Amino acid sequence: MPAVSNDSDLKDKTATQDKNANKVVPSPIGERRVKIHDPISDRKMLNPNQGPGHVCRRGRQLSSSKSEDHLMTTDLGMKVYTKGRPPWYDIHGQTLNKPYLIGICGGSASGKTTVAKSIIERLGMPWVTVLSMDSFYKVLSSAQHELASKNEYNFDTPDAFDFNLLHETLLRLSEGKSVDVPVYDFTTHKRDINTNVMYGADVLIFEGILAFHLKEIVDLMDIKVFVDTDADTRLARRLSRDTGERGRDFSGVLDQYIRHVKPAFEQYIAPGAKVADVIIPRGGENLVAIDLIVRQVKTQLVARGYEASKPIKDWDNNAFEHLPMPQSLHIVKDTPQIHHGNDEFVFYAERLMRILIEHAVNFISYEDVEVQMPNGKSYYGRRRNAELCGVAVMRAGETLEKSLRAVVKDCKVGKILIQTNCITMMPELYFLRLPRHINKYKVLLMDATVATGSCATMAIRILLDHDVLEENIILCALLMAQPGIQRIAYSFPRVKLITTCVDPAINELLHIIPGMGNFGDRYFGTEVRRGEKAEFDIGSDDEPLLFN
Ligand SMILES: Nc1ncnc2c1ncn2[C@@H]1O[C@H](COP(=O)(O)OP(=O)(O)O)[C@@H](O)[C@H]1O
Ligand SMILES: Nc1ccn([C@@H]2O[C@H](COP(=O)(O)O)[C@@H](O)[C@H]2O)c(=O)n1
Repeated sequence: MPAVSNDSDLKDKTATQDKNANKVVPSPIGERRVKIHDPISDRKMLNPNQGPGHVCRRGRQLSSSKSEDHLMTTDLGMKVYTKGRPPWYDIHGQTLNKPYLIGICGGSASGKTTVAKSIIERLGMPWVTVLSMDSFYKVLSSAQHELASKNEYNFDTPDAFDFNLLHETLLRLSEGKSVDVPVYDFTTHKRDINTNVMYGADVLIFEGILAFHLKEIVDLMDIKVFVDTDADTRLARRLSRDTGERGRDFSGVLDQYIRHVKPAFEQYIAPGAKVADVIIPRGGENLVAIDLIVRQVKTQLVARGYEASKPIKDWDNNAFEHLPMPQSLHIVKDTPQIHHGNDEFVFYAERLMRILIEHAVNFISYEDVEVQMPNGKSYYGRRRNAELCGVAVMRAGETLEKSLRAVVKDCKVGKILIQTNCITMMPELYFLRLPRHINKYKVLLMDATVATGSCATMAIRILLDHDVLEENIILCALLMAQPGIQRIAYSFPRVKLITTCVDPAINELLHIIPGMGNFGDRYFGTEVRRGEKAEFDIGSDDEPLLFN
């Protein structure tokens, strides 16, 4: 995977590092109007569509934004998941179609980003990713840096870009894999220590001044758009933007324009118009042209078999019912310990978790070792020969962490927060923090329960996108429903599923039947019974919020 790493043990892959919560940071695609939902600072929000905790952002680059930026709300009120899509698989474990790639080329400040944003708004699809060429500026040596500070370095020629990394990144995104995109800072001409993780999407927009320079990259594009804005307008916008946002002074911008930007436009960028399928005069204000492009993209997507995200309620939860229970399912041996009837929920849940985790670690490979005892004798034992880490599905899966750490010393544990959208019933990724180099580990994916399997499916998909091998994933849950087991097992046949109990069905509310109620609420004591007044303040003065 293209990567720029940092030193922290756990790498923040998606949404919000606490220190950044609610901070205004350099931004995604949009201008000031784009709103980003900040998931962690608003943990009590159950329905993302009601989304409090929106943070306004400045700046322009979607791909080069800080790592919080994965969800934007457009002016039209649409949510765009800028880092990925739900990982629906068919019965053969096949993923969705490859992303439809829109290439946007044009001079500096011609309005490429503005056009990209406008396309996103009009597409009306939630899973759209934007990758900007700006992220692929080469890292400068100190001598080059010195030149750049005197406007003697040319940022407008092909040599200024790392085309290898760019090509590799686009290939991976086309395959739906995750990528680490460098974060570029125009004020310092440097890459940030952080990278921005992006996933596959239904539509991928790639924009940049030299987007059409490399044939291998152009060949990946499904539609090529050239933004044709006149030179005066480009210069005027650039002056305003670079002095306002990129820390430059007026005379420096003019000097750079005359020495590098203008000649490079004529030599390298303007010929891009010949490669284009569509030329948009006047950029973002040309809504007629943008609408035509959007119509074309939609037609092409339908021709490829794209279906707008289906609400999971319409899904056939029993689609796999006719298939036998999979070989990859392992149920902990049925002993009185497993069936210990008791109303001390937390104590016995934890006891069961310990048994579950003990069972799960048996599936990791071991080797024979000889250990020297203090009495001088040899002891022949066995030692794990694979690195193991945990990934807890927040919040119920976090309850298994204690048992994992008790069984596997110093075990690293990542976190993943997936919430089901109350309206579409689609799982949505909110937060991801994975151990570094997770692809080198066996991963114990932990949740308390598995019902439809949609959340676990998404979590598995994300691990695969981070190059964890399917056979290295062990999904552990105290209770699993049969439809969820079958969905996961037949989509990911090499993932092991370990549980202490299997229930036969899920109901129309997607609850496990008979199930055990909401595990998290029971464990954490947050359950509020119907008709009971909530004791904590959750915002509304008049109406207590009721859960069932
Ligand atoms: N049609 C427009 N009218 C006014 N300002 C615009 C228009 N299109 C773009 N801009 C402004 O010009 C600057 C550059 O636009 P941007 O879309 O970021 O260009 P590019 O991505 O090609 O560099 C931004 O500050 C943007 O807000
Ligand atoms: N350190 C840098 C890197 C690039 N530039 C200029 O940015 C322009 C490309 O970005 P757009 O958003 O305008 O497409 C390009 O023309 C470079 O001159 C820079 O000034 N400093």
